[in-house]
This record gives sequence, C-alpha cells and structure tokens, in this order.
Amino acid sequence: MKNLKIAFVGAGNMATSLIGGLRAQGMEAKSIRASAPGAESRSLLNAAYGVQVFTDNQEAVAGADIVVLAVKPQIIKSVCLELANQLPPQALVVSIAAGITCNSLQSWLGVRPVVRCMPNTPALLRQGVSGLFASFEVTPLQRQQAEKLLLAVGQVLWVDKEAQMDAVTAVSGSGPAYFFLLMEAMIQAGQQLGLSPEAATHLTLQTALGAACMACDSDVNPDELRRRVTSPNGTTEAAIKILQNGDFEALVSQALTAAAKRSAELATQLGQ
Ligand SMILES: NC(=O)C1=CN([C@@H]2O[C@H](COP(=O)(O)OP(=O)(O)OC[C@H]3O[C@@H](n4cnc5c(N)ncnc54)[C@H](OP(=O)(O)O)[C@@H]3O)[C@@H](O)[C@H]2O)C=CC1
Ligand SMILES: O=C(O)[C@@H]1CCC=N1
Repeated sequence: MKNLKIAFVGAGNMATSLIGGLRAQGMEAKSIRASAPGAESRSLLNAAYGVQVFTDNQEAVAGADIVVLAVKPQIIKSVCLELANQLPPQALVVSIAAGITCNSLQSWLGVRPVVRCMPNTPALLRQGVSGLFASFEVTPLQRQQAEKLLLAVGQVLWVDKEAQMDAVTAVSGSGPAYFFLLMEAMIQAGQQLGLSPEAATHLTLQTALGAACMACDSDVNPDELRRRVTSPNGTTEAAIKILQNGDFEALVSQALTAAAKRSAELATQLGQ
C-alpha cells in the first residue's frame, strides 16, 4: 500500500475521512493527491494531511495506481466522462458513490477494474464499516489493495452480488443517521423528564457507546442483551411495550427498505 499512488476525485467528508485514515496508517502525504473545485476544501485537506491538491481532476489522477471517486452520485457521470481517456490504463477505480453501479461506471470509463464500495461516516474515527463489491476485471491484488484502503478507516465486508450494495447502503451507509436520530429523541425525552440538556446528552451518548461496545464484545445476540436489561414488570418492559405497540420493528424495516429503494433508484435515474 505504501508504494502506491492514490488519487481522490472529490475532497469532501468521505474523501477527508479516508485520507485521514491512510495518513494515520503511515501512508506518505506525497503518495496521495486530491482534487475539488472549491478552494476551501482543498486548503483544509492540504493543511490537515499535507496531501497534494488540484483543481484539475485530470492532473490529480495522472500516474495513480488507485483512483477513488468521492463525488456526489449526481455528478459522477460527468466526472467519469471527463476522466475516461486520462486514467492510467492499469489503475483501479474505487467508487464510493451511493447507488452507482459498476456497469454504469464501466459504460462511462470503459471496461476496466472497478470496486464499488459503501463506507460510512464513523470512518472519520477509523470506526467505519464498508461494504465492497468488485467487478469481474478486478485482480486478486487489486482486491487486496481496495480492502487495505478501506481497512484504514474501519472494517470491511465483501458482498458477492452487486444488488446487495443497496442493502449495505440502507444498513450501514445511512445507518449512523438512524442512531443519531434515536440519540436526539432520547436527549429530548430526558429533558422533558426533568434532566438538564447536558445531563440528558451525557447519559444518552455514554449509554449508546456502552450498548454498542457490549453488543460488539458479547457472544450473545442483541435480543438476549436486551432481555437481560428487561426485568419482568420493570421499567424497561414498560418502555419496550410502548415502542413495540408503535410497531417499532416494522417502522425500522420500512425505513431501511426506503433507503435501499432510493439506492436502486439512483442507479436507474443517474446510471448509464
Ligand atoms: N456522507 C456519507 O455518509 C456517505 C457518503 N457516501 C458517498 O460518498 C460520496 C461523497 O459524499 P460526501 O463526501 O459526503 O460529499 P461532499 O459533498 O462532502 O463531497 C463531495 C466532494 O466532491 C467535490 N466535487 C464537486 N464537483 C466536483 C467535480 N466536478 N470534480 C471533482 N470534485 C468535485 C466537492 O468539491 P467542493 O468541496 O469544492 O464543493 C466535494 O469536495 C457520495 O457519492 C455519497 O453517496 C458514501 C457513504 C457515506
Ligand atoms: O444519504 C446518502 O445518500 C449517502 C449515502 C449513504 C450515506 N449518505
């Protein structure tokens, strides 16, 4: 990995997280380039990580072994068409754009090795998880390289059917937002019950962290961990009853289905 040259097209939230992870793992700044139209994102990235920044995408990708497409799905087609004849022939393309399929990328860039991946924002703290899917053209070595790139910001999970990337997007790509929403609601409810904003926030956030650590460390499932908190006829049971009477599980299922559907729609609306 350390001998590779990596170019990021796009210098926003996700590119910054990935570059931060690579630098923390000892990748040299001179091996990383990034491009973006806005002066602010370029200078922030350069100041934080010392990487070379460009306004010109074509200049950024020259000589790269891996090109990471970190732009919004709505502009990825124009970026690909701009780069199609400029990419080094053997370069691996890694796209993090939601919904955009390998087929679409290859129709714009020409048939070449492409890895589609879906990281998430905890990548910023190297606590992310990314789903990955490789096109047929990706070599075993390039697969390893893509994996190492994403391992710099957390854990990775390969899927063998590209359609599963919509589910990955619904569960883990968008997932941090669901937990943040639950935290917001708990902080608000805690205040309604008489806690100060600071106390409600402290109790909620540490509880979320503690529960996540327990679920990750434990050899039993979350449902068993939940049962262990829930004393018969106790306080937790009173709360869980309200959530289940409101069809909490069905609501979560509908929400994730909507996210997966939107991911598939992006493929149709913005694809080839
Ligand atoms: N945010 C998330 O939680 C996740 C996002 N994704 C995917 O990651 C991708 C990037 O998202 P995110 O980082 O959040 O978005 P941001 O808006 O933070 O970053 C997008 C970047 O693209 C740059 N850009 C815009 N136009 C061009 C262009 N023509 N050429 C080169 N760069 C350009 C922007 O430049 P400038 O800074 O100058 O405006 C910006 O730096 C999206 O496709 C999204 O689907 C995937 C997983 C999770
Ligand atoms: O909301 C979105 O479309 C992006 C993809 C996953 C997380 N954020």
